[in-house]
Amino acid sequence: FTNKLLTLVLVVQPGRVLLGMKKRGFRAGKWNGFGGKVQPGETIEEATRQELQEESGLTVDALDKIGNIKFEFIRETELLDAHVFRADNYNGEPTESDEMRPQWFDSDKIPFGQMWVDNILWFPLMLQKKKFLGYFKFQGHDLIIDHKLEEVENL
Ligand SMILES: CN1CCN(c2cc(NC3CC3)nc(N)n2)CC1
Repeated sequence: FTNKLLTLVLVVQPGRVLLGMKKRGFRAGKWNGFGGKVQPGETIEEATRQELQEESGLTVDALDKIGNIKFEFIRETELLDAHVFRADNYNGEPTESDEMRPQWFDSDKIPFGQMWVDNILWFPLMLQKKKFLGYFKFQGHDLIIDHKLEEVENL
């Protein structure tokens, strides 16, 4: 397997979460946190900050590492290795870009039906500020055929 490093950040305020609607590309039509790939020579945290700024217009002071999720797709040899962060404070105002439309959602009205199906399983941990390790085996983009999810003390 080859490992593809990805970043994902959820900006959280009391009772609400900022999500972005991807406007094009393979993730189009899904709400998700902000993130992207990690370029060579870039740290995971630098990549996360850069993607957040590009996709939402926001910068953040503190990024809390809250999870690591590995995604496997059957019959594919590439493993996605997503490093998940939470930010409880931000600077600026959410701004639509040509890639993403940011929108606040009440924490009890997260649009899971329009998100990657793994989110419904680990969002509760993220909202409770728990740290977690996840593994999801996908068949296509919409069916999880196997998964593991465990809370951990440290990442
Ligand atoms: C830039 N990345 C793209 C992948 N991504 C994913 C993926 C994902 N499921 C995987 C089946 C695809 N689930 C969430 N929540 N995010 C994070 C951001």
